[in-house]
Amino acid sequence: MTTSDEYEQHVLVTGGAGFIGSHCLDFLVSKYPQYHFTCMDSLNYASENSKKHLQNVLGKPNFTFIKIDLVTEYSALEKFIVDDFPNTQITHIINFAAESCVDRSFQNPIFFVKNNILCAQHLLECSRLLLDRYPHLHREFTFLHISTDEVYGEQGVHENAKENSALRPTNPYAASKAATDLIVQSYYYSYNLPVVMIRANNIYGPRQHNEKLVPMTINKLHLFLQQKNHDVMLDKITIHGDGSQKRKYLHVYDFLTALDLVWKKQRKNVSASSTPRPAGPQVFNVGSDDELDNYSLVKHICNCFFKKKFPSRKFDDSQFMVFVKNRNYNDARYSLNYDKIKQIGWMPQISLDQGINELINDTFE
Ligand SMILES: NC(=O)c1ccc[n+]([C@@H]2O[C@H](COP(=O)([O-])OP(=O)(O)OC[C@H]3O[C@@H](n4cnc5c(N)ncnc54)[C@H](O)[C@@H]3O)[C@@H](O)[C@H]2O)c1
Ligand SMILES: O=c1ccn([C@@H]2O[C@H](COP(=O)(O)OP(=O)(O)O[C@H]3O[C@H](CO)[C@@H](O)[C@H](O)[C@H]3O)[C@@H](O)[C@H]2O)c(=O)[nH]1
Repeated sequence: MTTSDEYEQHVLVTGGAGFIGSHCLDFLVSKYPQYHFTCMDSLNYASENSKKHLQNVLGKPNFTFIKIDLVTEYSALEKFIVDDFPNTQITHIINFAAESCVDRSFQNPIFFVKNNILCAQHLLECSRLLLDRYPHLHREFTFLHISTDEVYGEQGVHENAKENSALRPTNPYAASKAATDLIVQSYYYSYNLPVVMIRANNIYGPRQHNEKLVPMTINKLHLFLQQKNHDVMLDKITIHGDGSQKRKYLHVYDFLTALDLVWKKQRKNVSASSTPRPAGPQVFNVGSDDELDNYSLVKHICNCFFKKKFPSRKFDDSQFMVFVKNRNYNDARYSLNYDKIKQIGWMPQISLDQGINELINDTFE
């Protein structure tokens, strides 16, 4: 742990050993060598490969990793953020920590609600205590919370949720995220905590856990290649229900440029004494226009995969898929209006086609 003033800012990234958090650290640690980054993560099943996820940043002078459960180890967290402030000097928190899998949340709703809400609220509480003790930090401190499009619930064919749309979650994971958003909002009104939230579409890219649709599909295609006989796929790609549910897909690198922009804007806002306090906590939807139903997405991935591996052979995609029991409730469609972030200069750059092909190529290296 750094105890000196050699860094301009000290940033805490929670859940940073997971899929998106680890990419975020790769990006920020190298982009801001003048800032120090501490990653806190409990290393659950999704980050069991943490050494691999964090291999680009472990060993960098401006990076420290701490294994901690933000829910069960609150005292240690408070000591780190509040009591040890003279050493740790954390003035920015980026919170990714959460259980992220909708399927698992149906089996374990109480754990999801407790874990996801308390990860955020423990961080908020430490932030409140810190600013109480050091009021001058109000001109510097930022709290960026990562939320999801799922908090708005499903959208009709031509609907797009705006930042001020009602929160209508339909599954335990989404409800835990929506409840957290409201708690984050309450710290803005009650304690003047400078919070900002990002709500994003489905994010995909390297390091995502194999339980999610995109990596599950690519992984099963690789297992098929390893079979001795290629007549029948032994472990088929599972499609929930009829595969008609639609999602919009955003590449993780596009998500990071959005995060960087929002974070920069928030840092500027809190330090500019003349900036009027916004009427509510800042929320930014981070969306994409690459929309596909689950069946078409799996079919597309199969086609890209086989084009690369067996360019001259014809495969019938349907032999690789099996339709299984649907989720208890499966939102028909998520769609975000993301005009607000477009207005500050962000647009996604990586098409789903490009992103999927790169992901497939990576898995062959
Ligand atoms: N992946 C997506 O499509 C997507 C889209 C929008 C928002 N999000 C949000 O982004 C965040 C990161 O998602 P991800 O896909 O990288 O998930 P992930 O499951 O890969 O990573 C989450 C990380 O949080 C950590 N964590 C969970 N509970 C913790 C606790 N009690 N204490 C400390 N660490 C804890 C886990 O160990 C894991 O490393 C989540 O908040 C998720 O809700 C994800
Ligand atoms: O084996 C599978 C797995 C998933 N699905 C379906 O594929 C879609 C996408 O599922 P999944 O990849 O698990 O992602 P989501 O449930 O959409 O949730 C992701 O995207 C959300 C943003 O929309 C984030 O908040 C979550 O953390 C992240 O896991 C859903 O309709 C699932 O029912 C299948 O058909 N078969």
